[in-house]
Amino acid sequence: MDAIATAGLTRTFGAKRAVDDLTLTVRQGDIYGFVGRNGSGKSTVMKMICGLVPQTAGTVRIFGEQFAPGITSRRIGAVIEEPGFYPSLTGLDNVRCRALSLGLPDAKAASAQALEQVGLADVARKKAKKYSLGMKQRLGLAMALVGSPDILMLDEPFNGLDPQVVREVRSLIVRLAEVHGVTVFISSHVLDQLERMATRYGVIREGRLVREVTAAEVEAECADYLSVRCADAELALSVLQTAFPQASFTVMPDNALHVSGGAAPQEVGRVLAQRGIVVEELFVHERDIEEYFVALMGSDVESVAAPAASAAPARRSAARGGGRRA
Ligand SMILES: Nc1ncnc2c1ncn2[C@@H]1O[C@H](COP(=O)(O)OP(=O)(O)OP(=O)(O)O)[C@@H](O)[C@H]1O
Repeated sequence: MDAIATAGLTRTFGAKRAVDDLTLTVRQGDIYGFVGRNGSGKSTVMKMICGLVPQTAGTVRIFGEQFAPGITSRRIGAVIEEPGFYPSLTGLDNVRCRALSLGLPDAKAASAQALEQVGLADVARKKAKKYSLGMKQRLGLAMALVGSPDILMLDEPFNGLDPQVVREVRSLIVRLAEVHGVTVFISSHVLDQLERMATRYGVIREGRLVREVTAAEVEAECADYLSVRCADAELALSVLQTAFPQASFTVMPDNALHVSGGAAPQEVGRVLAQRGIVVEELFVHERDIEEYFVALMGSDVESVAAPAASAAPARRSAARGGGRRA
C-alpha cells in the first residue's frame, strides 16, 4: 500500500508557484529521499503532506485516506525546518507536551521511551535551551516519534550535526524503518548520507517532480563505465563487441564509446591495438551519486554539495545523454 500519495499537488504564494502539479508516491516501509535545490519546494511539499500548509490544489492521501487541505494525520510525526520546542522546559516535558496533545494515555512513559530511542535519556531533565544543536535535533526527532507514528517526515535532519551524531541519527532512521516498519520521508542535501539509507528517491526541480527512482536504479545508472575514443568508432565498436560479448556499448554523439560490464581497460586497449586501431583516449569514468542528482536537479554544485561529498576526489566527466545503445 502507498503510505503517501499526492496527486496534482500545487501551492502558490502570490504569483509564485512554489509547488506545481506534483504527483508522488511513497510506499509503506520506504525510506524516501527527497532531493532538490534550495527553494525548489521540498519543505512546502512536506508541510502540505503533514497538513501544516493548505494546498492551493491537488490531493494528499495518507494510507489511502484523503485529507482536506490543512488537516493533519495523527499517523505522521514530523520535524520540518527548525524543531519547535519550549526552551525553558526540560527535554522530557517538551516531548510530554506533544504526547499530551496527541492524547496518549501514558504520556510520561511514552515521552521517556521516545527520548531513550534518540539517545537523550540521560539529559531528559535538562532544559532544552541548554541542549547542543545535535541534542536539539534529536529532541525534535523524539517529539516526532512519540506516539509511534507510521510515517516520519524529516526535513534536513543532519543540519548542524557532527559526523558521529549524523551516523547515530542515520542508524536510528534505518532501525525505525527496518525494525518498526516506519515509512520515512526525508529531505536532505547530504546526498552521501541519503545514499546509505534511501530505498527510493524523488527529485524536485522548480516545484515539479522530475523523477522518482529506486535506489537500485540509481546504483545501476551511477555504475562506472569505460570511455574509448578512436578515429573509426564503428570499426572499434564491432571489434569490441566481438571480443567482449558480455559487455554493453553506447555510442555517444561525439563518437566516444561507453563500455560497461566486463571489459577491463587494459584488455580493451590490447584488443584494439592488436587490430591496429589507434586509441585516442581511454579512461574509466566513475559517476557518483552527487553528479547524478545534480544533473536531475539542474543545479550548480555549490548549492547542493554536501561537505563529505564535495571532499570526494575529482572525477573525469564524459559527454552525457543522447547516446545510442549499440
Ligand atoms: N510562506 C511563504 N511565502 C512566500 N513564499 C514562500 C513561502 N514559503 C515558501 N515560499 C517560496 O516557495 C519556494 C519553495 O520554498 P521551500 O522552502 O519549499 O523550498 P525548499 O526546497 O525547502 O528550500 P531549502 O532547501 O532552501 O529549504 C521558494 O521560492 C520560497 O521562497
